[in-house]
Amino acid sequence: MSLLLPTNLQQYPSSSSFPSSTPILSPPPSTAFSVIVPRRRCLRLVTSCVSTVQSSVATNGSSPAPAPAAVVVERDQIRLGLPSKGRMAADAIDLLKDCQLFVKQVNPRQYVAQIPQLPNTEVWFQRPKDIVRKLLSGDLDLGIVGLDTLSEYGQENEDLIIVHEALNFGDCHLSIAIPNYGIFENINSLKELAQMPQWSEERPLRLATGFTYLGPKFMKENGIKHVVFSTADGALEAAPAMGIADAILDLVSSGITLKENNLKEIEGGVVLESQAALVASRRALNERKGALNTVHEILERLEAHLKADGQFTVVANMRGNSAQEVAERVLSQPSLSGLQGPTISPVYCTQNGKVSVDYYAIVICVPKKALYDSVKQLRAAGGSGVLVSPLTYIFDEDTPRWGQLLRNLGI
Ligand SMILES: Nc1ncnc2c1ncn2[C@@H]1O[C@H](COP(=O)(O)OP(=O)(O)OP(=O)(O)O)[C@@H](O)[C@H]1O
Ligand SMILES: O=P(O)(O)OC[C@H]1O[C@H](OP(=O)(O)OP(=O)(O)O)[C@H](O)[C@@H]1O
Ligand SMILES: [Mg+2]
Repeated sequence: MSLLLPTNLQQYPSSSSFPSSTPILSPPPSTAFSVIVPRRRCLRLVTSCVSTVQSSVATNGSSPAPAPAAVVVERDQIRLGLPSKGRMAADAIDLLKDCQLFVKQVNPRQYVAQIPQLPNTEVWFQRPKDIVRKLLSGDLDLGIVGLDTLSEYGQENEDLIIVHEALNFGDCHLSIAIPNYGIFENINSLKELAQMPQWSEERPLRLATGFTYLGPKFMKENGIKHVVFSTADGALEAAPAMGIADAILDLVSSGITLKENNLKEIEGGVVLESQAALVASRRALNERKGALNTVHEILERLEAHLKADGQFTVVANMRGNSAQEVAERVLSQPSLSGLQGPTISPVYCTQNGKVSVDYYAIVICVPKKALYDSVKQLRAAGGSGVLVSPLTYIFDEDTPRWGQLLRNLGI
């Protein structure tokens, strides 16, 4: 029994929608479809897909081959793709560790690993762009990648669902940069760049980028016609000084590489803000047994950890006549309401053999960046002996992103 499902419903810009001088460097997305097959039939199906790709390369000459059809193999394990190397690799494993999900990798050259806490899940280490490709082809079910990689290689494919868009690492933005000297000295915005008299059909703006899908798309959306793109695998910041390009479109985080190469960002030139995200294949969540439960568990752990990560627990003692009176004093200060309000409990002391309550202990959660303000306000309200400790998890009743995911899946 096999099931055919259309997965690529998106309309993509065709190369004809760009100026004739603009080479479109990214492969136009192909129409993918998925098939559920028993494992024993899988090899035959994959072989037939491969031969389709080869014949298409042969007939189309240099144009990119369509992606092979997605094969949803009946397998018991849910597959999570993690970056195999580069700046996201260690952070992804560390984040999972902070969520008490311990990735057991026997050695760094082994590309499969287990998470004992999720016995039905396998980890596969892949390059970030391949994680996106494999989510689309059905070879991975979940993955952690940067939003930039997701946008560039996922190309808005509706099968890709962002489960958590802010994993708090891999922060950067994709931005246009131009030289801060010569004809660009007084150019400070995308508009000014577009209006420079230097660019024409015969002599377009030359933009070097590794983002060969997002680059042309952004320029088109901003009405910039006279532009051509070139690409390289790295060190793009050298291109203007080498005379290869007029401007670049690349990732920026600290901005040091731009500065060291006499380049500057321009107003309106940010294509996207990026950080690491948890992504899933819609098909996998809908069809693969256990996938939705696994994603729920990972999401709960992530949300509990990430929410707690920005907060401290603050405990202080306060003299007072009653819990109500202390609560009123505390709540009169703007930064002391905690997550749902302060927890206030009596502190019992013995005086002359009698048990009495002169102090109340107050416990609140405080955003890290508001810590010092909160301590000052606590003191102003009569607090003493202020103890501050990190918070590890905040488990809410349910995670808001879980509700969003279910709505997105139509469940
Ligand atoms: N300053 C930065 N430069 C590039 N990527 C960054 C930066 N800061 C965070 N990132 C994130 O890290 C990801 C890239 O990691 P890395 O450069 O290690 O791998 P890669 O570029 O995909 O690999 P490769 O270029 O070797 O194929 C980006 O997609 C982005 O999400
Ligand atoms: O704003 P910054 O903190 O300086 O980071 C930005 C630089 O980092 C990345 O390059 P990477 O280190 O991956 O080298 P590469 O360009 O050779 O791939 C990116 O492509 C920029 O060149
Ligand atoms: Mg890189």
